[in-house]
Amino acid sequence: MSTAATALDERHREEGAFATLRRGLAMMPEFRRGLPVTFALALAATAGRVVVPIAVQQVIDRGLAGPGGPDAEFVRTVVLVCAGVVLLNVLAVYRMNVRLFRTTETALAGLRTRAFRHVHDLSVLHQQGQRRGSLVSRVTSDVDQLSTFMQWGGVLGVISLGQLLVATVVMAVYSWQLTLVVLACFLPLAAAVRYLAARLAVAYGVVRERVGDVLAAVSEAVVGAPTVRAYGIRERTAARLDRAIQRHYRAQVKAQQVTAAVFVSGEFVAAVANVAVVVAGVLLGLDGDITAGTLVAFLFLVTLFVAPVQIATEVLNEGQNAIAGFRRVLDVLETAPDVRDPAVAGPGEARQLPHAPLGVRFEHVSFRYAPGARPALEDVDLEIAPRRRVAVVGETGSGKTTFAKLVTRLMDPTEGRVLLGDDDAGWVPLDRVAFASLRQRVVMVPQDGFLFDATVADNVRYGRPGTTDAEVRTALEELGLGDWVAGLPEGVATRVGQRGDSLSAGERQLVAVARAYVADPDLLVLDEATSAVDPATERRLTHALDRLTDGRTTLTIAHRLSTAERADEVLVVDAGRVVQRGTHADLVDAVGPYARLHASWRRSSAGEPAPTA
Ligand SMILES: Nc1ncnc2c1ncn2[C@@H]1O[C@H](COP(=O)(O)OP(=O)(O)OP(=O)(O)O)[C@@H](O)[C@H]1O
Repeated sequence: MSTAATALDERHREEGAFATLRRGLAMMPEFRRGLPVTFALALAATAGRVVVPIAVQQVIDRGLAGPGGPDAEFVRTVVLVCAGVVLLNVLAVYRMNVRLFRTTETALAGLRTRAFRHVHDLSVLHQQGQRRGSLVSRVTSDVDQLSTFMQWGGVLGVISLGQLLVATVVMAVYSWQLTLVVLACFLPLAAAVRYLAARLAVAYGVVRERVGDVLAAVSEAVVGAPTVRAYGIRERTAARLDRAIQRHYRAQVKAQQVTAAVFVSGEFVAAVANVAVVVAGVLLGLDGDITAGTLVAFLFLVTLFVAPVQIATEVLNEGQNAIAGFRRVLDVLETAPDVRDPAVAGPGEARQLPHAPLGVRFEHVSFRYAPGARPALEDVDLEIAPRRRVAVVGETGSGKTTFAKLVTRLMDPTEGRVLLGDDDAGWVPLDRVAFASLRQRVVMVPQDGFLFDATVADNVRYGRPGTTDAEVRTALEELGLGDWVAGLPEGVATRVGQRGDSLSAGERQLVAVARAYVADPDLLVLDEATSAVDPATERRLTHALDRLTDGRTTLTIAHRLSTAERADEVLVVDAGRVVQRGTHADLVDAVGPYARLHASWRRSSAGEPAPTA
């Protein structure tokens, strides 16, 4: 993880729940806008809950046992008013829920989009530092957790609290003595709930961990299915999965036991409170301090106490979860992107690449993956003329990929600078080039040309949106791939499957080359695939690559030295430094690492064992 992100995580770990909420709400304007009306509706809904106990009291004391005997007219009026208020209450609850769902979903969709965009803005280096799953979960499950809490727990918490307050006020108006009796019964429950909530938090913490274990075991079993089958380790994999499921089951049962204890305590205390209210009420009634209606109303009001106290445990637990998730999402949003589009800083900051063939210049460039780490590239100072096809070769770990990532600005150099352009049209520092211009003119074809689960044509079209199927077919023809695509079951409309699984590794590379071809860049950076492909596909690929690189400045990270043989020039990288440069013909006979690499490659491609370095 990058140091900036670590510091941010550290700073926020100790942050209080309210501080997180404040920080989060500041980032969710959509939610803030809708909140006041929703709260007003929640309050109206809460107030509506005490209307039934009040109506019951009025009907008994004034309608049935009034001084002039039963008063049917009064009872009718009370019932009608009560029905009206209950109806309004139902409408308020309905509106509140609809509003709440809409505002939270709008706000969370906004948050998700911003978090997702931000993850994209972070450099490849930062994304690699974070576990990918962790980044994905921040944009998906952490936001879901928030959504559940805001729509269910949050509002229920507010309503429950309101219900407690309104019920207490109404009770106090009727009889302060009985109110004290009820509070005395519920206080121990509140203390018990606090204790149980802490246990519940621990229990659900274990459950979440176990869910993660189960997911990890399942995904490993699915992704690694071919290896599992090949090595006949199905039993062992199944046993591992069974163990994870069993542990999850046991954790879940334990957590449910605590939840059940909370509910039972609530029921028990409610029963005790009812008995206490009846006993105290009758005693007070004998003295004439309390009426029958008030007593019955109290019994109703006691029930309004039980649910909020029981719910409080779950709301607290959900709340803790949601706040933790919220923190993780906000931490992503607050990580400053280390590779920033200059166009974002202001229109004057960004520059366009010159409309001329592009050359590459490295000015004393060094790069370290972490402060204090050994430099992956050190003091690289060179210029590549436009339209040259350059092969970058070197031992594994020598810094070739780092070089490619700096040219395409997937990362910025630690020292020095990279420029694109040429002497006539001028040189532009890479960190000043607007991303739109950069992505249009410079294309990197990674080793594993990622394919999306769509058709061949769709995947090629990613290179240049708006390309028609006919244009895709023409592009494939021009690359010499017409016969290959014609042989596919549905031509360019053939679906490639997830990550291109329905195609062979070589065919996936062909699609990636076609994608780069329709993008029509001036500067191409190719990370040659290391996987072996069959001779026919190899021939097609070589031909397509020749056609693709024709007339474009090309930097190829060459794993096969046949690519270096065909290149205009070869750069040899060793331990982060460019140690040799020249044509293959020059270098192969000179004393130095290239001759050694080449000899070793010749031996290994001829099937002989290569000498150890
Ligand atoms: N994300 C990273 N974090 C830390 N160190 C890294 C990272 N990526 C590469 N390195 C280190 O930087 C050095 C150069 O790596 P690089 O990937 O550029 O080598 P390479 O020449 O492309 O290797 P290969 O031929 O195996 O792909 C290596 O020592 C490597 O361990």
